[in-house]
Amino acid sequence: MSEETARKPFPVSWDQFHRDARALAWRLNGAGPFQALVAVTRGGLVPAAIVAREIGLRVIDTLCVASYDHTTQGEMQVLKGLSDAIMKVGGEGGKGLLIVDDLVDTGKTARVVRQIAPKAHIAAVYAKPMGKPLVDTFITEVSQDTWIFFPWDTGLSFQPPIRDGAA
Ligand SMILES: O=P(O)(O)OC[C@H]1O[C@H](OP(=O)(O)OP(=O)(O)O)[C@H](O)[C@@H]1O
Ligand SMILES: Nc1nc2[nH]cnc2c(=O)[nH]1
Ligand SMILES: [Mg+2]
Repeated sequence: MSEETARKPFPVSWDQFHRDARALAWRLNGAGPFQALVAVTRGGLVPAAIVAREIGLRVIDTLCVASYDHTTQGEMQVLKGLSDAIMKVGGEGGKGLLIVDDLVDTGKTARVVRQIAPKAHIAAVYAKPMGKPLVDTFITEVSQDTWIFFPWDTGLSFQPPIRDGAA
C-alpha cells in the first residue's frame, strides 16, 4: 500500500511513538533471552534505540534494506546484511537475535529479514494485516489502507478549520 492509495492517514507524534516503542519493550522483555539487537534501517533505528535502552541490550547491528522510494514500493535491496560478529553472538539461524522495525506493511521486508535470520525474533511497533503474520511481536494494528506518518517524516503545519473542509 502506498501513501497515494492509502485512504487513512495515521500521524504519530514523538510522544506517541515513544509510548508505543516502550510498550513493545515491555512485551519483549519477557520474550528473550536475546543476546543482541538488530535494527532494520532506517525506520527500525528509532524503536531499536528505545528497546535497547529498556531491555538492556548493548550489542547492536543494522540490517540495511530499501524498498520504498518515499511512498512507492519497488525492488527490495539488501544494502548491508548482518555482520559475522553478530551472527556468531546470535547463534544458529540468529536464534538469539531480536530484530526491530518501525512497522510491517505488506510483509516484504520481514520476509527478507526472515530469510537472513530464520530463527530470530522479529518485532515491529505497528502492523498492518498483510504483514502481521510475519512478525513475532507488534503493538498496534492499523488497517491495510492506513498510511502511518512517523514524527521524523513530518513537522508542524497550519491546519485549516474543519468547517473550511479540513480532513
Ligand atoms: O512490510 P513492507 O511492505 O515491506 O513495509 C515495511 C517497511 O517499509 C518501511 O521501510 P522503507 O523500505 O520505506 O525504508 P526506511 O525504513 O529506510 O524508511 C518500513 O520502515 C518497513 O521497514
Ligand atoms: N511511513 C510509512 N512508511 C511505510 N512503508 C510501508 N508502509 C508504510 C506506512 O504506512 N508509513
Ligand atoms: Mg524500513
